[in-house]
Amino acid sequence: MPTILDGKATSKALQDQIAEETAAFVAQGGKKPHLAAILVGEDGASQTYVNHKVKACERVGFSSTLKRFPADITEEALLEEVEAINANDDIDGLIVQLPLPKHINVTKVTDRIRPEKDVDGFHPINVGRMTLGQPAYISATPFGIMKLLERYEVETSGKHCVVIGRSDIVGRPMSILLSQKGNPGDCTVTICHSRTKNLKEMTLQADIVVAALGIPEFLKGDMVKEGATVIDVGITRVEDASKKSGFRLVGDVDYAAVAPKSEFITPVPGGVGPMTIASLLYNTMQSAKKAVYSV
Ligand SMILES: NC(=O)C1=CN([C@@H]2O[C@H](COP(=O)(O)OP(=O)(O)OC[C@H]3O[C@@H](n4cnc5c(N)ncnc54)[C@H](OP(=O)(O)O)[C@@H]3O)[C@@H](O)[C@H]2O)C=CC1
Ligand SMILES: Nc1nc(=O)c2c([nH]1)NC[C@@H]1CN(c3ccc(C(=O)N[C@@H](CCC(=O)O)C(=O)O)cc3)C=[N+]21
Repeated sequence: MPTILDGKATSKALQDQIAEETAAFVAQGGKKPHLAAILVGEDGASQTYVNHKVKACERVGFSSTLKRFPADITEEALLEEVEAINANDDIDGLIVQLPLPKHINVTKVTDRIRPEKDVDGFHPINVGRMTLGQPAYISATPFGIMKLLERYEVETSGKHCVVIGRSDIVGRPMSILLSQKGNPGDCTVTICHSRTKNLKEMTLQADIVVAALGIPEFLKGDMVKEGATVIDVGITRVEDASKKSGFRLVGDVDYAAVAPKSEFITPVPGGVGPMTIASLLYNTMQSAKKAVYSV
């Protein structure tokens, strides 16, 4: 049976460490880290995630500000809100929860966040610095996955890693991090997407598969080789009348079929998701300490 990469426990341990470091920093006269989140619209999943982030801030001793706006807010008004937070010296980190309504240009909004406050690591300056291996805020989900691989001492050097998905926030940065020098890292990376023709041929060659495409239970048992490491990023709400909430969370991996073949695997929930939160807190603490950009 596989070793389960327990993101929930690892996230908790990291958060405990962040809480300790924060307390020490504040005791020395440092500023309490402050994360601001912008949420546009009423999407249920987005509200849940933002609430998780705000609660996590409280847990580690950060301040947090949640700014909610109706789905019909104009792009211009939203950009002004970003500017106001950029100019607010008390706020160390700003995240704009995605997705945004269709009439708003996501790139325009994320590009407007000052790189020094971009704890999501979405700004081109941070993406560029990350790609060059320079100090940067690294997108929380791929960063969290790297920390999880590190915690479980998963051997990555020289391994063939297949990343399914090339989004700006998950697949692409994941492929860059895994291919970089270091541990974890030093992988030979193949990046796949919706135009990939022979996906199963690719995944069957993989020592490590990262599934980040957003299709529930896409990765089947016959698509992975024996002894692979499987990272499930996907998180989709699927209706389930037997649950009090009316839904359950389903990953991109057919867990029941894939787990018996794998050496390491992340569950959903309790895998990558909680690591995303811990990484966001980590980035915010780095910002409060001015550790990434020495302004
Ligand atoms: N656990 C966590 O913390 C997080 C989880 N997520 C989850 O991860 C999943 C992916 O998120 P995100 O990266 O934002 O998604 P996007 O929709 O932005 O990207 C999906 C990627 O998958 C590719 N793709 C779609 N269909 C296929 C297919 N049939 N075969 C191969 N590739 C395919 C797309 O290809 P193309 O580029 O050609 O369109 C695209 O590159 C979602 O379920 C999301 O909810 C996301 C962020 C954080
Ligand atoms: N600007 C921005 N930054 C993001 O980092 C961002 C975003 N927008 N938009 C949406 C995605 C998704 N995402 C998740 C975060 C935590 C969990 C998480 O904590 N999941 C728990 C369960 C959560 C639950 O109970 O619903 C788990 O997997 O165990 C999941 C998904 C961050 N994202």
